[in-house]
Amino acid sequence: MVYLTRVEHFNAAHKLYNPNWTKERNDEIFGLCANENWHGHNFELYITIKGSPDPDTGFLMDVKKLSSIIIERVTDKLDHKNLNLDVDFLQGKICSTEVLAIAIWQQLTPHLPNNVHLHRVKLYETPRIFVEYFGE
Ligand SMILES: Nc1nc2c(c(=O)[nH]1)N=C([C@H](O)[C@H](O)COP(=O)(O)OP(=O)(O)OP(=O)(O)O)CN2
Repeated sequence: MVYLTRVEHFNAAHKLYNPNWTKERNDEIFGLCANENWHGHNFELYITIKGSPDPDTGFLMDVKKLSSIIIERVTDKLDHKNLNLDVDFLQGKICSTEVLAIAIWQQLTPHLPNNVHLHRVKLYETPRIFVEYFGE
């Protein structure tokens, strides 16, 4: 079993906001990230797949093809967007890094070749905050 990682990035705006709560409750839980405080992040996305390399190519998968899938299915939909308003697969969700990582997993898995498996979605919201999701 080998693990192959491709790094992509996107810039996006969001706020942390639960529409079922009052403004005060959103302020209390999400602080500076809530209510009128739209703000942006430079997200760094690490996608790791796993499997066995093909004996003829030495590749688990052509990493350029993996990059194209990530760009088409994920980063083109997120880059320079408002995560709360503009992204079909985030509608109705709270745009935390955790929720975003899980949603990215769900976006990617149906589009990977049969011989590879998604192992990890690692998403940096800032250089000091990141989430890892392993699909369970
Ligand atoms: N569990 C989570 N907690 C927080 C999340 C999250 O997605 N999951 N997100 C945020 C905010 O989006 C916030 O904007 C984080 O940015 P920032 O405060 O700038 O982050 P840093 O800690 O890296 O910056 P410092 O300058 O070191 O404060 C908050 N919580």
